[in-house]
Amino acid sequence: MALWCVSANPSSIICKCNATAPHALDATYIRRAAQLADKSAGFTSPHPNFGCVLVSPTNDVAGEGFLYAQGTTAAEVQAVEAAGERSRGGTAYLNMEPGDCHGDHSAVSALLQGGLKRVVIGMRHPLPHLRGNAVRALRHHGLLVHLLGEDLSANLFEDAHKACLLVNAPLICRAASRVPFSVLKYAMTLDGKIAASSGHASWISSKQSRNLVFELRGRSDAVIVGGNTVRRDNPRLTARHGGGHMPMRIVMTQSLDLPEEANLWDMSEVSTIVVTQRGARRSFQKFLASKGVEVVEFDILNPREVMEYFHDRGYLSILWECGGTLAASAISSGVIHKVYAFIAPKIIGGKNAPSPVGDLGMVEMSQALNLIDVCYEQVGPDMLISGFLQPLPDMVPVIPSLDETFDVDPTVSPYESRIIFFYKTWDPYGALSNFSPHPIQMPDENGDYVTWLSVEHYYQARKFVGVDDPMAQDCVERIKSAKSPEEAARIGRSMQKKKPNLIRSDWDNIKIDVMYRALKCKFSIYPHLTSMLLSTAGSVLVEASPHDLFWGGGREGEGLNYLGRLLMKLRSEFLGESSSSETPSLTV
Ligand SMILES: NC(=O)C1=CN([C@@H]2O[C@H](COP(=O)(O)OP(=O)(O)OC[C@H]3O[C@@H](n4cnc5c(N)ncnc54)[C@H](OP(=O)(O)O)[C@@H]3O)[C@@H](O)[C@H]2O)C=CC1
Ligand SMILES: Nc1c(N[C@@H]2O[C@H](COP(=O)(O)O)[C@@H](O)[C@H]2O)[nH]c(=O)[nH]c1=O
Repeated sequence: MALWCVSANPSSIICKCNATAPHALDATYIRRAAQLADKSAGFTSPHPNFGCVLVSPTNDVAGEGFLYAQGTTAAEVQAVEAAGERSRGGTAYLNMEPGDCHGDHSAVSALLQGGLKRVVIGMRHPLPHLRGNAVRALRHHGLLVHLLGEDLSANLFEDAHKACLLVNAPLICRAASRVPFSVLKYAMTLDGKIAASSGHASWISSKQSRNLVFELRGRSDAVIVGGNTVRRDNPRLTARHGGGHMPMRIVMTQSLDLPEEANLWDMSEVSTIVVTQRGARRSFQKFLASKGVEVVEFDILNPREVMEYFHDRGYLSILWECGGTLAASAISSGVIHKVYAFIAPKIIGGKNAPSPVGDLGMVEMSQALNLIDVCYEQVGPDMLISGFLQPLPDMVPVIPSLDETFDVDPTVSPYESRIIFFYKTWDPYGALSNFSPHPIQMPDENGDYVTWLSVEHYYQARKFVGVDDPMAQDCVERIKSAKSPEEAARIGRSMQKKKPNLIRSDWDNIKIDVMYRALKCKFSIYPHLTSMLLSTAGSVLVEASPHDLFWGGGREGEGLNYLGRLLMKLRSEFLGESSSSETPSLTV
């Protein structure tokens, strides 16, 4: 069963291996690495799930491995041991860049010792302080490293990349949202009830579905219910699918009005934590403590506070098996990432029978929450519909990852850095924008200095310089005399779109250099701009353009932010010059 929707059918993997095109093989083996990684779900928390496939120079699988549990031998080490000499000169496929936390470089060392020539990686490590370290180390040692979504970005890789994201969805969501990955699961009848009007609910879904729920529990760090479900169902909330990881149990109750006899107070198999309102029923708190149940009091008991608390305790993923009252509160607080709805072909009726989600305050159907990446599967007689309530944070490309920024500019700490966004010229730091009204003087083809009203004017005009066509020369002149940077941009962009043959053929290769030289001039000749740029030392600079995904950072960090990167490079150079000389000479 592919619980996080990673293809779990080994035969499909094997068939696809017959494809001999190198890219098809890359996609196939990366999917296989993700599939291996999925085997450790629930055991590695709060660390990622890692899988590794080693392929010989003749494209045969030579060795495989996956991280069995937190702190055990790295997937790469196991795969290299299994492959022996067969993978020497071959390719390693990793679903995720290895982390080198606590100085553990065993994954990278194994790949080096195994004599691998090339490494294909499904995604970079999502944690900022680990992101990029292993990629850099492997490249430093001469291995060819290809990252999906960066170096390998054809449509062919979409599924494989997705599989890598899904197999570590809990880690990715937790890193981005600073709460554990939360899954709301419920079983309902065809008429949308999670219990009869009496409150009786055992059972709505089939045995097969309930076995699958045990697997879901086994992948989670904890299962959470509300006080009412404890009173009504007296649940056990254990994973009873035969071995595997056993989640903690959490009860959320404001009143602490819970029974003295309850399966959840039996701690022989696994522990229970009760979270409650500060000051609630002190005597009952003492009773629970005597049973070994941990009680945690909150000033404000709501799902977000509780999830932030469990995030800080290191929890990676939580399964919500509550009724509709708490489910609505959790959804409203924005802590639920994914939903699993088991729908049984039964009708119970009942005006007052409870439904899976209580009041969300919505009055129009247009307000309904739409699931993303929906999966439909039949489980015994039931239908399971699952999907994400929030999109998975996109991991590529990046607002320069901190390690990359650190490469360009060592003033940026890879551990704690501030991001300065700039875009409109009237914003703070707006003078970093190419549209700021600071004329520059740049040499033309004959070496004569020409004044341009802004960096944008110069940059747009350079697209057309040297093209043997009077229209191209006309574009240069029109851009040069444009009254504003906006107008210069408009002329340059629209002519590029309408008449691409007017653009110099080497433009894509030289445009970064053109921009860099223009920026260097601008930030050299205006002392207050030099000071301003230097004053940002230690911060990541991001052009917050929602449209320009090359020079800007994009709406959600999907842009490449080359403008920010160049400014950081320049800042670093200026800082180097000013520290090596008392009176910096910042000439072009
Ligand atoms: N078919 C299915 O999948 C499931 C069915 N059920 C059924 O659902 C019914 C119970 O549903 P329901 O009453 O909604 O139970 P819930 O599990 O949602 O429990 C609600 C209780 O949660 C506690 N709580 C603590 N903080 C909050 C908060 N911020 N917001 C909301 N609640 C909070 C309160 O406990 P307190 O009152 O102690 O202060 C509240 O009364 C039962 O009949 C049960 O059998 C339950 C789970 C799954
Ligand atoms: N009724 C119902 C579910 N109810 C959930 O399962 C809990 C009982 O778990 P346990 O005591 O461990 O068996 C119960 O409190 C509620 O959270 N789950 C389902 O998959 N299908 C069902 O039909």
